[in-house]
Amino acid sequence: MSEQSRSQHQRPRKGGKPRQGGGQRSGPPQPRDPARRVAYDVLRAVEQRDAYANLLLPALLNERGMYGRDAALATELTYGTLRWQGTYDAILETCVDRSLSSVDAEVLPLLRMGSHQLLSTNIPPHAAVSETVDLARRVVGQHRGKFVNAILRKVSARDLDAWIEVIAPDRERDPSGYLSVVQSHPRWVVKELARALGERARDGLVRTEQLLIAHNDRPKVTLVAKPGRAKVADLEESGAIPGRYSPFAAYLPEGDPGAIREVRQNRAAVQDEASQLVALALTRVDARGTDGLWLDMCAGPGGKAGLLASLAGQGEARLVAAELQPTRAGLVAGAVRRAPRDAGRAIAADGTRPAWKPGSFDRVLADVPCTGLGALRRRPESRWRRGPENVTALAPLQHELLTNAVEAARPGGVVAYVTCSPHLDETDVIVRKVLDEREDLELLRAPDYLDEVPDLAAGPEGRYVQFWPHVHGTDAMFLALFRKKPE
Ligand SMILES: C[S@@+](CC[C@H](N)C(=O)[O-])C[C@H]1O[C@@H](n2cnc3c(N)ncnc32)[C@H](O)[C@@H]1O
Repeated sequence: MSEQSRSQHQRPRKGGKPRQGGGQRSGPPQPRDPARRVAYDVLRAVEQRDAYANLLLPALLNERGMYGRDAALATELTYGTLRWQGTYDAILETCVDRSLSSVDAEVLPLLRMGSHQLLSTNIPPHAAVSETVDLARRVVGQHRGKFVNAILRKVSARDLDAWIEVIAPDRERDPSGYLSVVQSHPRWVVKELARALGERARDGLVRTEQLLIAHNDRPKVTLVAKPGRAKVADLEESGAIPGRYSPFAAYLPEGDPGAIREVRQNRAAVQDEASQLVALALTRVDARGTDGLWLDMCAGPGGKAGLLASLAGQGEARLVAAELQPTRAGLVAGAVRRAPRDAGRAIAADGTRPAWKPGSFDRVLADVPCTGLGALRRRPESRWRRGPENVTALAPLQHELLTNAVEAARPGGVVAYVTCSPHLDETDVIVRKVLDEREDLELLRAPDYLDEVPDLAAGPEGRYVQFWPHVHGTDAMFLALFRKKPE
Protein backbone atom coordinates (compact mmCIF):
# COMPACT_ATOMS: atom_id res chain seq x y z
CA MET A 1 0.00 0.00 0.00
CA SER A 2 1.38 3.44 -0.91
CA GLU A 3 2.18 6.00 1.77
CA GLN A 4 -0.58 8.20 0.42
CA SER A 5 -3.32 5.62 0.69
CA ARG A 6 -2.01 4.51 4.08
CA SER A 7 -2.48 8.03 5.50
CA GLN A 8 -5.98 8.13 4.06
CA HIS A 9 -7.35 5.65 6.52
CA GLN A 10 -5.25 6.37 9.52
CA ARG A 11 -7.42 6.97 12.57
CA PRO A 12 -6.65 9.05 15.59
CA ARG A 13 -5.23 6.71 18.22
CA LYS A 14 -7.35 7.66 21.15
CA GLY A 15 -8.68 6.17 24.34
CA GLY A 16 -6.58 4.06 26.65
CA LYS A 17 -6.76 1.43 29.28
CA PRO A 18 -9.31 2.40 31.89
CA ARG A 19 -8.04 3.14 35.36
CA GLN A 20 -9.22 0.29 37.54
CA GLY A 21 -12.02 1.59 39.70
CA GLY A 22 -11.01 5.18 38.91
CA GLY A 23 -13.08 8.06 37.65
CA GLN A 24 -16.28 7.43 39.61
CA ARG A 25 -17.92 9.14 42.48
CA SER A 26 -18.88 7.01 45.44
CA GLY A 27 -22.34 5.48 45.04
CA PRO A 28 -23.88 2.17 44.05
CA PRO A 29 -21.41 -0.60 43.07
CA GLN A 30 -20.20 -0.21 39.47
CA PRO A 31 -19.81 -3.02 36.94
CA ARG A 32 -16.20 -4.19 36.61
CA ASP A 33 -15.65 -2.08 33.52
CA PRO A 34 -18.13 0.80 33.62
CA ALA A 35 -16.75 2.61 30.55
CA ARG A 36 -17.19 -0.35 28.21
CA ARG A 37 -20.57 -1.11 29.75
CA VAL A 38 -21.85 2.42 29.05
CA ALA A 39 -20.52 2.32 25.50
CA TYR A 40 -22.16 -1.07 24.96
CA ASP A 41 -25.50 0.07 26.36
CA VAL A 42 -25.52 3.09 24.05
CA LEU A 43 -24.44 1.10 20.98
CA ARG A 44 -27.07 -1.55 21.63
CA ALA A 45 -29.80 1.08 22.08
CA VAL A 46 -28.70 2.73 18.82
CA GLU A 47 -28.83 -0.66 17.06
CA GLN A 48 -32.05 -1.96 18.57
CA ARG A 49 -34.26 1.03 19.15
CA ASP A 50 -32.83 3.85 17.04
CA ALA A 51 -31.60 5.79 20.09
CA TYR A 52 -29.51 8.91 19.51
CA ALA A 53 -25.99 8.52 20.90
CA ASN A 54 -25.56 12.26 21.49
CA LEU A 55 -28.58 12.24 23.82
CA LEU A 56 -28.24 8.83 25.47
CA LEU A 57 -24.50 8.85 26.20
CA PRO A 58 -24.43 12.02 28.34
CA ALA A 59 -27.59 10.84 30.14
CA LEU A 60 -26.03 7.45 31.02
CA LEU A 61 -22.70 8.99 32.06
CA ASN A 62 -24.59 11.30 34.37
CA GLU A 63 -26.90 8.58 35.71
CA ARG A 64 -23.93 6.30 36.49
CA GLY A 65 -21.86 9.09 38.02
CA MET A 66 -19.01 8.73 35.53
CA TYR A 67 -16.60 11.49 34.63
CA GLY A 68 -12.91 11.93 33.86
CA ARG A 69 -11.01 9.12 32.15
CA ASP A 70 -13.81 6.57 32.28
CA ALA A 71 -16.23 9.01 30.66
CA ALA A 72 -13.61 9.85 28.03
CA LEU A 73 -13.09 6.15 27.24
CA ALA A 74 -16.84 5.49 27.06
CA THR A 75 -17.20 8.46 24.70
CA GLU A 76 -14.34 7.32 22.47
CA LEU A 77 -15.67 3.76 22.29
CA THR A 78 -19.19 4.92 21.50
CA TYR A 79 -18.46 7.56 18.87
CA GLY A 80 -15.44 5.80 17.40
CA THR A 81 -17.37 2.56 16.95
CA LEU A 82 -20.33 4.35 15.34
CA ARG A 83 -18.14 6.40 12.98
CA TRP A 84 -16.07 3.47 11.77
CA GLN A 85 -18.90 0.93 11.74
CA GLY A 86 -18.80 0.57 7.94
CA THR A 87 -15.12 -0.36 7.92
CA TYR A 88 -15.49 -2.72 10.87
CA ASP A 89 -18.53 -4.42 9.35
CA ALA A 90 -16.61 -5.05 6.13
CA ILE A 91 -13.84 -6.67 8.23
CA LEU A 92 -16.28 -8.63 10.38
CA GLU A 93 -18.04 -9.99 7.26
CA THR A 94 -14.83 -11.83 6.43
CA CYS A 95 -14.43 -13.16 10.00
CA VAL A 96 -17.96 -14.43 10.61
CA ASP A 97 -18.91 -17.56 8.66
CA ARG A 98 -22.43 -16.32 8.00
CA SER A 99 -23.94 -13.01 6.99
CA LEU A 100 -23.30 -10.26 9.53
CA SER A 101 -26.98 -9.30 9.31
CA SER A 102 -27.86 -12.62 10.95
CA VAL A 103 -25.73 -11.87 14.05
CA ASP A 104 -27.87 -10.93 17.08
CA ALA A 105 -28.39 -7.22 17.65
CA GLU A 106 -27.04 -7.64 21.23
CA VAL A 107 -23.84 -9.26 19.99
CA LEU A 108 -23.04 -7.06 16.98
CA PRO A 109 -22.15 -3.96 19.06
CA LEU A 110 -19.65 -6.08 21.03
CA LEU A 111 -17.93 -7.19 17.82
CA ARG A 112 -17.79 -3.63 16.50
CA MET A 113 -16.63 -2.20 19.81
CA GLY A 114 -13.94 -4.85 20.13
CA SER A 115 -12.81 -4.16 16.56
CA HIS A 116 -12.57 -0.46 17.32
CA GLN A 117 -10.33 -1.09 20.31
CA LEU A 118 -8.14 -3.49 18.33
CA LEU A 119 -7.79 -1.45 15.16
CA SER A 120 -8.08 2.21 16.09
CA THR A 121 -6.99 2.77 19.68
CA ASN A 122 -3.83 2.27 21.68
CA ILE A 123 -5.49 -0.26 23.98
CA PRO A 124 -3.24 -3.35 24.06
CA PRO A 125 -4.81 -6.13 21.94
CA HIS A 126 -4.99 -8.67 24.78
CA ALA A 127 -6.89 -6.14 26.93
CA ALA A 128 -9.17 -5.17 24.03
CA VAL A 129 -10.16 -8.81 23.53
CA SER A 130 -10.32 -9.97 27.15
CA GLU A 131 -12.23 -6.93 28.45
CA THR A 132 -14.74 -7.12 25.61
CA VAL A 133 -15.20 -10.86 26.02
CA ASP A 134 -15.65 -10.41 29.77
CA LEU A 135 -18.35 -7.82 29.09
CA ALA A 136 -19.92 -10.15 26.50
CA ARG A 137 -20.18 -12.99 29.05
CA ARG A 138 -21.96 -10.66 31.45
CA VAL A 139 -24.41 -9.15 28.97
CA VAL A 140 -25.10 -11.93 26.45
CA GLY A 141 -23.97 -15.07 28.29
CA GLN A 142 -21.15 -17.60 28.25
CA HIS A 143 -21.94 -19.19 24.91
CA ARG A 144 -22.12 -16.00 22.91
CA GLY A 145 -19.10 -14.69 24.82
CA LYS A 146 -17.12 -17.55 23.26
CA PHE A 147 -18.35 -16.48 19.81
CA VAL A 148 -17.19 -12.89 20.47
CA ASN A 149 -13.82 -14.22 21.61
CA ALA A 150 -13.37 -16.31 18.44
CA ILE A 151 -14.26 -13.45 16.11
CA LEU A 152 -12.14 -10.83 17.87
CA ARG A 153 -9.15 -13.15 17.74
CA LYS A 154 -9.59 -13.30 13.96
CA VAL A 155 -9.88 -9.50 13.79
CA SER A 156 -6.69 -9.15 15.86
CA ALA A 157 -4.71 -11.12 13.29
CA ARG A 158 -4.15 -7.99 11.18
CA ASP A 159 -3.76 -4.29 11.80
CA LEU A 160 -6.04 -1.80 10.07
CA ASP A 161 -3.77 -1.19 7.08
CA ALA A 162 -3.52 -4.90 6.41
CA TRP A 163 -7.30 -5.29 6.70
CA ILE A 164 -7.86 -2.41 4.26
CA GLU A 165 -5.68 -4.26 1.72
CA VAL A 166 -8.01 -7.24 2.08
CA ILE A 167 -11.44 -5.61 2.17
CA ALA A 168 -11.33 -2.37 0.14
CA PRO A 169 -12.11 -2.37 -3.58
CA ASP A 170 -9.44 -1.06 -5.93
CA ARG A 171 -9.48 2.74 -5.78
CA GLU A 172 -8.83 3.22 -9.51
CA ARG A 173 -11.63 0.91 -10.58
CA ASP A 174 -14.19 1.77 -7.91
CA PRO A 175 -13.40 5.08 -6.16
CA SER A 176 -16.83 5.34 -4.44
CA GLY A 177 -16.61 1.75 -3.19
CA TYR A 178 -13.07 2.32 -1.96
CA LEU A 179 -13.98 5.50 -0.06
CA SER A 180 -17.14 3.89 1.27
CA VAL A 181 -15.10 1.14 2.97
CA VAL A 182 -12.00 3.12 3.93
CA GLN A 183 -13.83 6.22 5.17
CA SER A 184 -16.80 4.30 6.55
CA HIS A 185 -19.77 5.86 4.76
CA PRO A 186 -22.61 4.12 2.91
CA ARG A 187 -21.88 4.05 -0.81
CA TRP A 188 -25.01 6.05 -1.69
CA VAL A 189 -23.88 8.83 0.68
CA VAL A 190 -20.41 8.93 -0.93
CA LYS A 191 -22.04 9.26 -4.35
CA GLU A 192 -24.46 11.99 -3.29
CA LEU A 193 -21.76 14.01 -1.54
CA ALA A 194 -19.57 13.75 -4.63
CA ARG A 195 -22.51 14.96 -6.71
CA ALA A 196 -23.06 17.91 -4.37
CA LEU A 197 -19.35 18.76 -4.60
CA GLY A 198 -19.53 18.53 -8.40
CA GLU A 199 -16.98 15.70 -8.57
CA ARG A 200 -17.08 12.75 -10.93
CA ALA A 201 -15.85 9.31 -9.88
CA ARG A 202 -13.42 9.13 -12.81
CA ASP A 203 -11.66 12.27 -11.53
CA GLY A 204 -10.68 10.53 -8.29
CA LEU A 205 -13.06 12.10 -5.73
CA VAL A 206 -10.31 14.08 -4.00
CA ARG A 207 -12.57 16.68 -2.36
CA THR A 208 -15.16 14.06 -1.52
CA GLU A 209 -12.48 12.18 0.35
CA GLN A 210 -11.52 15.34 2.28
CA LEU A 211 -15.15 15.76 3.27
CA LEU A 212 -15.48 12.14 4.44
CA ILE A 213 -12.30 12.50 6.48
CA ALA A 214 -13.75 15.63 8.11
CA HIS A 215 -16.92 13.68 8.99
CA ASN A 216 -14.80 11.22 10.91
CA ASP A 217 -13.09 13.92 12.96
CA ARG A 218 -14.38 14.91 16.34
CA PRO A 219 -16.21 18.23 15.80
CA LYS A 220 -15.43 21.35 17.79
CA VAL A 221 -17.97 22.46 20.36
CA THR A 222 -19.11 25.88 19.14
CA LEU A 223 -20.96 28.37 21.29
CA VAL A 224 -23.05 31.36 20.33
CA ALA A 225 -22.95 34.46 22.50
CA LYS A 226 -26.50 35.75 22.11
CA PRO A 227 -26.30 39.38 20.98
CA GLY A 228 -27.42 41.87 23.58
CA ARG A 229 -27.11 39.21 26.30
CA ALA A 230 -23.48 38.06 26.20
CA LYS A 231 -20.27 38.79 24.36
CA VAL A 232 -17.65 36.45 22.93
CA ALA A 233 -15.25 38.05 25.43
CA ASP A 234 -17.44 36.69 28.28
CA LEU A 235 -17.03 33.18 26.86
CA GLU A 236 -13.27 33.69 26.48
CA GLU A 237 -13.11 34.06 30.25
CA SER A 238 -14.31 30.44 30.43
CA GLY A 239 -11.56 29.25 28.09
CA ALA A 240 -13.39 29.58 24.77
CA ILE A 241 -11.62 30.87 21.64
CA PRO A 242 -13.29 33.41 19.31
CA GLY A 243 -14.86 31.81 16.23
CA ARG A 244 -13.37 32.13 12.77
CA TYR A 245 -16.30 33.74 10.96
CA SER A 246 -19.38 34.43 13.06
CA PRO A 247 -19.15 37.54 15.26
CA PHE A 248 -21.06 35.59 17.93
CA ALA A 249 -19.12 32.31 17.82
CA ALA A 250 -16.61 30.89 20.27
CA TYR A 251 -15.02 27.43 20.21
CA LEU A 252 -14.78 25.48 23.42
CA PRO A 253 -11.61 23.34 23.26
CA GLU A 254 -12.55 21.20 26.25
CA GLY A 255 -14.98 20.91 29.10
CA ASP A 256 -18.71 20.76 29.47
CA PRO A 257 -20.57 23.65 27.81
CA GLY A 258 -23.33 23.21 30.38
CA ALA A 259 -20.86 24.27 33.06
CA ILE A 260 -20.38 27.73 31.50
CA ARG A 261 -22.27 30.45 33.36
CA GLU A 262 -23.54 32.21 30.22
CA VAL A 263 -24.91 28.91 28.86
CA ARG A 264 -26.66 28.12 32.14
CA GLN A 265 -28.19 31.59 32.08
CA ASN A 266 -29.37 31.19 28.47
CA ARG A 267 -27.16 34.11 27.39
CA ALA A 268 -25.13 31.69 25.28
CA ALA A 269 -25.82 28.28 23.77
CA VAL A 270 -24.22 25.51 21.77
CA GLN A 271 -24.70 26.26 18.07
CA ASP A 272 -22.70 25.37 14.98
CA GLU A 273 -21.08 28.39 13.35
CA ALA A 274 -22.79 27.81 9.98
CA SER A 275 -26.14 27.71 11.75
CA GLN A 276 -25.37 31.13 13.26
CA LEU A 277 -24.25 32.54 9.92
CA VAL A 278 -27.26 31.49 7.84
CA ALA A 279 -29.54 33.14 10.41
CA LEU A 280 -27.35 36.25 10.38
CA ALA A 281 -27.43 36.38 6.56
CA LEU A 282 -31.23 36.54 6.60
CA THR A 283 -31.08 39.63 8.83
CA ARG A 284 -28.49 41.36 6.64
CA VAL A 285 -30.65 41.61 3.51
CA ASP A 286 -32.23 45.04 3.09
CA ALA A 287 -35.93 44.51 3.94
CA ARG A 288 -36.88 47.53 1.78
CA GLY A 289 -39.79 48.72 3.87
CA THR A 290 -41.17 47.71 7.23
CA ASP A 291 -38.99 45.41 9.30
CA GLY A 292 -41.03 44.69 12.38
CA LEU A 293 -42.05 41.02 12.21
CA TRP A 294 -39.98 37.92 11.49
CA LEU A 295 -41.02 34.27 11.26
CA ASP A 296 -38.94 31.16 11.96
CA MET A 297 -41.30 28.56 10.52
CA CYS A 298 -39.54 25.33 11.60
CA ALA A 299 -37.87 26.50 14.76
CA GLY A 300 -37.30 23.42 16.96
CA PRO A 301 -35.16 22.92 18.93
CA GLY A 302 -34.47 26.64 18.71
CA GLY A 303 -30.83 27.24 17.77
CA LYS A 304 -31.52 29.79 15.04
CA ALA A 305 -34.62 31.13 16.80
CA GLY A 306 -32.53 31.95 19.90
CA LEU A 307 -30.11 33.99 17.81
CA LEU A 308 -32.81 35.59 15.64
CA ALA A 309 -34.83 36.65 18.70
CA SER A 310 -31.75 38.36 20.12
CA LEU A 311 -30.99 40.09 16.82
CA ALA A 312 -34.64 41.14 16.45
CA GLY A 313 -34.61 42.47 19.98
CA GLN A 314 -31.55 44.60 19.36
CA GLY A 315 -33.52 46.43 16.70
CA GLU A 316 -37.22 47.12 16.34
CA ALA A 317 -38.40 43.66 15.27
CA ARG A 318 -40.18 40.73 16.92
CA LEU A 319 -39.80 37.05 16.10
CA VAL A 320 -42.51 34.42 15.92
CA ALA A 321 -40.85 31.00 16.24
CA ALA A 322 -43.19 28.23 15.07
CA GLU A 323 -42.62 24.51 15.58
CA LEU A 324 -44.87 21.59 14.74
CA GLN A 325 -44.08 19.35 17.70
CA PRO A 326 -45.30 20.76 21.01
CA THR A 327 -42.37 19.37 23.05
CA ARG A 328 -39.90 20.93 20.65
CA ALA A 329 -41.91 24.16 20.72
CA GLY A 330 -41.22 24.10 24.48
CA LEU A 331 -37.48 23.96 23.74
CA VAL A 332 -37.88 26.89 21.36
CA ALA A 333 -39.65 28.87 24.10
CA GLY A 334 -36.62 28.25 26.31
CA ALA A 335 -34.23 29.35 23.54
CA VAL A 336 -35.96 32.70 22.92
CA ARG A 337 -36.62 33.41 26.59
CA ARG A 338 -35.30 36.76 27.85
CA ALA A 339 -34.30 38.01 24.41
CA PRO A 340 -33.73 41.78 24.45
CA ARG A 341 -37.11 43.59 24.52
CA ASP A 342 -38.66 40.14 24.99
CA ALA A 343 -38.67 40.01 21.20
CA GLY A 344 -39.20 36.26 20.69
CA ARG A 345 -42.39 34.22 21.00
CA ALA A 346 -42.62 30.46 20.46
CA ILE A 347 -45.79 28.81 19.17
CA ALA A 348 -46.70 25.22 18.32
CA ALA A 349 -47.91 25.51 14.73
CA ASP A 350 -47.85 23.62 11.45
CA GLY A 351 -46.07 25.52 8.71
CA THR A 352 -48.14 23.69 6.10
CA ARG A 353 -51.39 24.93 7.70
CA PRO A 354 -50.38 28.44 8.57
CA ALA A 355 -51.79 30.05 11.71
CA TRP A 356 -50.90 33.46 10.24
CA LYS A 357 -52.26 35.55 7.39
CA PRO A 358 -50.38 35.47 4.07
CA GLY A 359 -47.97 38.37 3.64
CA SER A 360 -47.61 38.99 7.39
CA PHE A 361 -43.83 38.82 7.79
CA ASP A 362 -40.92 40.98 6.70
CA ARG A 363 -38.43 38.10 6.99
CA VAL A 364 -39.11 34.37 6.98
CA LEU A 365 -36.79 31.47 7.71
CA ALA A 366 -37.69 27.97 6.48
CA ASP A 367 -35.08 25.68 8.06
CA VAL A 368 -36.83 22.59 6.84
CA PRO A 369 -36.69 18.98 8.10
CA CYS A 370 -34.01 17.19 6.10
CA THR A 371 -31.82 14.08 6.14
CA GLY A 372 -29.15 15.83 8.22
CA LEU A 373 -26.40 14.57 5.91
CA GLY A 374 -24.61 17.83 6.67
CA ALA A 375 -24.26 17.00 10.37
CA LEU A 376 -22.63 13.57 10.16
CA ARG A 377 -19.73 14.71 12.38
CA ARG A 378 -22.06 15.28 15.30
CA ARG A 379 -24.52 12.44 14.71
CA PRO A 380 -22.31 9.54 13.66
CA GLU A 381 -25.08 6.94 13.64
CA SER A 382 -27.29 8.88 11.25
CA ARG A 383 -25.23 7.90 8.22
CA TRP A 384 -26.28 4.27 8.81
CA ARG A 385 -29.92 5.14 9.41
CA ARG A 386 -30.75 7.18 6.36
CA GLY A 387 -31.36 5.89 2.88
CA PRO A 388 -32.20 7.43 -0.50
CA GLU A 389 -35.86 6.73 0.32
CA ASN A 390 -35.69 9.34 3.12
CA VAL A 391 -34.58 11.98 0.61
CA THR A 392 -37.50 11.14 -1.65
CA ALA A 393 -39.97 11.09 1.24
CA LEU A 394 -38.91 14.52 2.54
CA ALA A 395 -39.10 16.35 -0.78
CA PRO A 396 -42.87 17.11 -0.83
CA LEU A 397 -42.72 18.54 2.72
CA GLN A 398 -39.64 20.64 1.93
CA HIS A 399 -41.36 21.98 -1.18
CA GLU A 400 -44.56 22.75 0.72
CA LEU A 401 -42.75 24.49 3.57
CA LEU A 402 -40.73 26.70 1.22
CA THR A 403 -43.90 27.56 -0.71
CA ASN A 404 -45.64 28.48 2.54
CA ALA A 405 -42.65 30.51 3.68
CA VAL A 406 -42.94 32.58 0.52
CA GLU A 407 -46.69 32.99 1.11
CA ALA A 408 -46.00 34.17 4.66
CA ALA A 409 -43.62 36.92 3.49
CA ARG A 410 -44.97 40.31 2.47
CA PRO A 411 -44.25 41.58 -1.06
CA GLY A 412 -40.70 42.93 -0.96
CA GLY A 413 -39.89 40.76 2.08
CA VAL A 414 -37.04 38.28 2.41
CA VAL A 415 -37.14 34.47 2.63
CA ALA A 416 -34.33 32.08 3.60
CA TYR A 417 -34.45 28.37 2.71
CA VAL A 418 -32.02 26.37 4.86
CA THR A 419 -31.12 22.70 5.14
CA CYS A 420 -28.53 20.89 7.17
CA SER A 421 -27.89 18.68 4.18
CA PRO A 422 -25.92 19.34 1.00
CA HIS A 423 -27.89 16.65 -0.92
CA LEU A 424 -28.91 18.33 -4.21
CA ASP A 425 -32.42 16.86 -4.10
CA GLU A 426 -32.99 18.66 -0.79
CA THR A 427 -31.37 21.94 -1.87
CA ASP A 428 -31.05 22.87 -5.53
CA VAL A 429 -33.93 20.70 -6.75
CA ILE A 430 -36.41 22.16 -4.23
CA VAL A 431 -35.29 25.74 -4.85
CA ARG A 432 -35.50 25.40 -8.65
CA LYS A 433 -38.95 23.82 -8.45
CA VAL A 434 -40.34 26.68 -6.35
CA LEU A 435 -38.64 29.29 -8.58
CA ASP A 436 -40.15 27.60 -11.65
CA GLU A 437 -43.63 27.65 -10.11
CA ARG A 438 -43.65 31.29 -9.04
CA GLU A 439 -43.15 34.58 -10.78
CA ASP A 440 -42.99 36.61 -7.57
CA LEU A 441 -39.62 35.33 -6.42
CA GLU A 442 -36.07 36.57 -7.02
CA LEU A 443 -33.11 34.39 -6.05
CA LEU A 444 -30.59 36.63 -4.30
CA ARG A 445 -26.84 36.12 -4.32
CA ALA A 446 -26.59 34.67 -0.81
CA PRO A 447 -22.76 34.63 -0.51
CA ASP A 448 -22.82 38.46 -0.81
CA TYR A 449 -24.41 38.58 2.66
CA LEU A 450 -21.64 36.51 4.21
CA ASP A 451 -18.63 38.07 2.53
CA GLU A 452 -16.38 37.38 5.53
CA VAL A 453 -16.56 33.65 4.70
CA PRO A 454 -14.53 32.36 1.70
CA ASP A 455 -15.52 29.61 -0.74
CA LEU A 456 -19.23 29.51 -0.03
CA ALA A 457 -20.74 29.99 -3.46
CA ALA A 458 -22.63 27.10 -5.04
CA GLY A 459 -25.43 26.50 -7.53
CA PRO A 460 -26.65 28.68 -10.40
CA GLU A 461 -24.25 31.64 -10.87
CA GLY A 462 -22.91 30.87 -7.38
CA ARG A 463 -26.11 32.20 -5.80
CA TYR A 464 -26.41 29.59 -3.05
CA VAL A 465 -24.36 29.36 0.11
CA GLN A 466 -22.99 25.91 0.86
CA PHE A 467 -20.84 25.42 3.96
CA TRP A 468 -18.56 22.37 4.14
CA PRO A 469 -16.93 20.65 7.13
CA HIS A 470 -13.62 20.17 5.30
CA VAL A 471 -13.47 23.79 4.10
CA HIS A 472 -15.10 25.82 6.88
CA GLY A 473 -14.97 23.47 9.87
CA THR A 474 -18.76 23.73 10.18
CA ASP A 475 -21.73 21.54 9.38
CA ALA A 476 -22.60 21.33 5.67
CA MET A 477 -25.41 23.86 5.88
CA PHE A 478 -27.16 25.17 2.76
CA LEU A 479 -28.77 28.59 2.31
CA ALA A 480 -30.80 30.11 -0.53
CA LEU A 481 -32.06 33.68 -0.07
CA PHE A 482 -35.04 35.12 -1.95
CA ARG A 483 -36.80 38.42 -2.23
CA LYS A 484 -40.54 38.28 -2.81
CA LYS A 485 -41.05 40.77 -5.60
CA PRO A 486 -43.08 43.86 -4.71
CA GLU A 487 -46.61 43.73 -6.21
C1 LIG B 1 -34.07 21.25 10.75
S1 LIG B 1 -35.10 21.34 12.13
C2 LIG B 1 -35.00 23.07 12.51
C3 LIG B 1 -33.78 23.43 13.30
C4 LIG B 1 -33.92 24.79 13.95
N1 LIG B 1 -34.18 25.84 12.99
C5 LIG B 1 -32.70 25.16 14.77
O1 LIG B 1 -31.85 25.92 14.31
O2 LIG B 1 -32.60 24.66 15.91
C6 LIG B 1 -36.69 21.23 11.43
C7 LIG B 1 -37.81 21.37 12.44
O3 LIG B 1 -39.03 21.47 11.70
C8 LIG B 1 -40.04 20.86 12.44
N2 LIG B 1 -41.17 20.61 11.53
C9 LIG B 1 -41.43 19.52 10.77
N3 LIG B 1 -42.54 19.70 10.06
C10 LIG B 1 -43.01 20.94 10.37
C11 LIG B 1 -44.13 21.67 9.97
N4 LIG B 1 -45.03 21.18 9.11
N5 LIG B 1 -44.30 22.91 10.50
C12 LIG B 1 -43.43 23.42 11.38
N6 LIG B 1 -42.35 22.76 11.80
C13 LIG B 1 -42.13 21.53 11.29
C14 LIG B 1 -39.38 19.63 13.00
O4 LIG B 1 -40.09 19.14 14.11
C15 LIG B 1 -37.99 20.17 13.37
O5 LIG B 1 -37.98 20.60 14.69
